[in-house]
Amino acid sequence: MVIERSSVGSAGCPPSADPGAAVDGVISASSERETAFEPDMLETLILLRLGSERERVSADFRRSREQGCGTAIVDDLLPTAVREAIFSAVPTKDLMLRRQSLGERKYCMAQTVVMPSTLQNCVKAFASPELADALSGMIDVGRLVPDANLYNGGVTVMSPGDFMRPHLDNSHNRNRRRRRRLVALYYLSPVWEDRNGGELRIWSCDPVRQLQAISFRPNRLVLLEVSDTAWHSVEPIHGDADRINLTTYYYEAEETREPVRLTRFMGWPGETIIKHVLKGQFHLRMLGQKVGAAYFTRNSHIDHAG
Ligand SMILES: O=C(O)CCC(=O)C(=O)O
Ligand SMILES: [Fe+2]
Repeated sequence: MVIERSSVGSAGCPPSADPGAAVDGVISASSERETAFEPDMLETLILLRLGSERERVSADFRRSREQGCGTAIVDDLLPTAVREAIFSAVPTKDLMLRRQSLGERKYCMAQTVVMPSTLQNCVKAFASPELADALSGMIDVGRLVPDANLYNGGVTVMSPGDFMRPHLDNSHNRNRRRRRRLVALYYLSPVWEDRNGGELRIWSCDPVRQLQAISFRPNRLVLLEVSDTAWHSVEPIHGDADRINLTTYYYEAEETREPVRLTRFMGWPGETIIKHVLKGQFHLRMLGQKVGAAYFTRNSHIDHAG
């Protein structure tokens, strides 16, 4: 069972007049008839918005990449009514997986099949090959492909007290065949102020130094490079609002199985002991992953058991 977030409007609401949203007329007409925004429609809206910012996004990503980590921001990604419909479809936290460790505290849901249709459609729209192509054309990281199985990223909810210490994302997809190259973070919460924290910060590692800070803003899309040096954190959440985002990974077109790096956390500046503990935990997990991989390679028949 999936409970809809009911207090923040629905797909049937007419859109508010977003300045500059050239597609409002289309949304207004179709939202009267539809209960869920279809993937094609969402994809078109995203492509239109990205297209309108193409040159700036390209330039921002190139400049930030030269400084250590490629990022670009697109604000007002979707008309307000659409963003609200997607937000309303985010399942409540009791239906999500709680991840709680020294490195991070958050709720997530990656299984598209259990999501309400509007949310599923949004996941599908972000995972469309056309969108991956459009992103490849805008930012210079080679050809990008989405995950055809839609098992990537998903919805993340961070509540007051939650955080992600500086980390590198897992280098690969679920079956460890493709390397992640870019992540799109679409911020869904309807209201946010700087005092709520939750900034996305980009770090260099040695020495630990902040390179960029990107505020959480409703309806903001952040494009972030995934690499062996793209350290980033989510600062602790304060107040009473949940920080909700939709995450989509894009992959290198060529298969590359090795080397796999699991998610790696480090401490914030000054956290000397925590940094050492996190480093130890990372190496133990890597060792476990290598032993596991070797076991499954040697015993490949167990995949076909039965
Ligand atoms: O939500 C964000 O801004 C970043 C989240 C993140 O880094 C992650 O889920 O690995
Ligand atoms: Fe991350």
